Amino acid sequence: MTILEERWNELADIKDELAVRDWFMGTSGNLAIKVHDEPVHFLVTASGKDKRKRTSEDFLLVNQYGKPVHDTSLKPSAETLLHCEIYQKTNAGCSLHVHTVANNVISEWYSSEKEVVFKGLELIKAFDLWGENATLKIPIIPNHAHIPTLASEFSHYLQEDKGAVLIQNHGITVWGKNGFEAKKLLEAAEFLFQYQLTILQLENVKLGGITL
Ligand SMILES: CSCCC(=O)C(=O)COP(=O)(O)O
Ligand SMILES: [Zn+2]
Repeated sequence: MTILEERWNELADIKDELAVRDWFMGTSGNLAIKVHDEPVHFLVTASGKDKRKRTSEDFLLVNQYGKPVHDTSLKPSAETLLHCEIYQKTNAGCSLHVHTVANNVISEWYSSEKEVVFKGLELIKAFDLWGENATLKIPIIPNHAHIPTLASEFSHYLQEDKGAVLIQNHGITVWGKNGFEAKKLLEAAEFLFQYQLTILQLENVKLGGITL
């Protein structure tokens, strides 16, 4: 099997797993996996597809600028430029972007703070934060409609080879050294968002805001 086929299958398997979680509502989301360094070539999901289906046209190979490497009628994801920034600025091998209700609500609720902070929760260890007082801060950036502007703002948060950024009322993008790590970070982040939503709801109940 060629490296291209290996990476294709790896990304297709991740896509299937995320689809089972229903994380591609309304054709949202996009995924990428690096195939080649110097020059950077990566597979990215084709734009606008139903990502719950597995087909031979799910991905296309693009270069460091997000342009198709081969002649194709497929269009790279509208958000390919964010994946380009990841592979240009870090050594990450895989990047995943999904829209969920939890990540959208959290990104809106904490938007004025420009980050959401998690402390004292076991799952922040997924981000390699092991100390007792360790803190995970996930930045929240505005949802610029102009993708080059969005990619440029997103790029400021690409200081490490793994991480996560929330885009306000849009979704989350995570990156890691390979598909396994990127998926682990995505699952951990979504767990933390769901936890935080539950806490916010229960605090509201305690304050008498909601009658059950
Ligand atoms: C229908 S969701 C709006 C576009 C988006 O945010 C997304 O993640 C999917 O776009 P793509 O071009 O990658 O299909
Ligand atoms: Zn999106």
